[in-house]
Amino acid sequence: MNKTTELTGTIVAAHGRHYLADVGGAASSEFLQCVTRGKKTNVAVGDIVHLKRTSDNQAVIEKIAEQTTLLYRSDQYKSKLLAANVTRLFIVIATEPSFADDLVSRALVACEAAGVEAHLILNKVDVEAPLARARERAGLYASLGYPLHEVSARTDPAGAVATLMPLLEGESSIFIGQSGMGKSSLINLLVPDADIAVREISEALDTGKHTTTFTRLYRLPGSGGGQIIDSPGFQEFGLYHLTEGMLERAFVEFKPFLGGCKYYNCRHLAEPQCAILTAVDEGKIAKIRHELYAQLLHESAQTLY
Ligand SMILES: Nc1nc2c(ncn2[C@@H]2O[C@H](COP(=O)(O)OP(=O)(O)OP(=O)(O)O)[C@@H](O)[C@H]2O)c(=O)[nH]1
Ligand SMILES: [Zn+2]
Repeated sequence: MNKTTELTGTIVAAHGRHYLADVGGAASSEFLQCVTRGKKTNVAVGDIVHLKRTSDNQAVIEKIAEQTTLLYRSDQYKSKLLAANVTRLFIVIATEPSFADDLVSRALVACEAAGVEAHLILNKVDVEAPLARARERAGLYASLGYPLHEVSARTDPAGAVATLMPLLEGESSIFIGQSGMGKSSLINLLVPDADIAVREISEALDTGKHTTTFTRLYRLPGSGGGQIIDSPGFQEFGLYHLTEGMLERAFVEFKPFLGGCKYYNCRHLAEPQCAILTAVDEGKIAKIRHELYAQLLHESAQTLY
């Protein structure tokens, strides 16, 4: 072994305690299987790591560079890192199948808490019957200030690329979406070699059949730089780790009303003279958003860690 032993790389896939780092230069990828020292599991896809090579294709993670952002997902029992150093999150929704408002808002709340810019992509705008309703529902999030981009991966792939590519260049983006929304179709348009990359990554990670169940990072083609993280498992976007104070601030439309409640420690659930509840009654805050807030508050009280 005569290759450099001290290296810097980007974590491109994580599966359990097995990580894969790309230590290649700008032009090509070189994957190393990595482990952490001891039992540490605080590494996420997107992390920049300092490595010590232990064989041709293996290394130990010596140090994780300080992250600019960290996205988490959690359940009652523990919180897990979803991705590190992400600057933008894209929630892929579609005209059909119908998307879940609950999951959209959970992702938006996670972004607010992590300081990540959130965008929505409404895909399958070629499907006309459900289009008006989908636009109306997605319009709620657009009215809160989250950019909404309409595309059709199937009937206007060039248009989809033209709309999305400028938003991705130079950024570290993560794509999430419920099954069937067309996330894979979009990623395949944006990263033409995605299929090859997934195969390479899963071979190097040695996970065999688990090819689509792990979070992975692709470099964007083209001179603008940038990377896309494809994340499965969006169905369980638990936010148990957020505290009450974080939650009320993560609902952007609550901001003008915070501080206006009778009680300084108001939880905005059933308190008298609550400015948030008044805003809900007056139609200034959407009922479904406040209902999710109440649900998340309930979940955050259930944590067992
Ligand atoms: N009509 C229409 N169908 C589309 C469009 N984009 C994707 N589809 C179809 O929607 C289905 C789901 O697309 P995928 O790209 O596999 O969706 P996904 O979100 O990655 O779903 P999972 O693989 O289950 O996570 C496929 O049958 C696609 O052909 C679109 O713009 N219009
Ligand atoms: Zn209140």
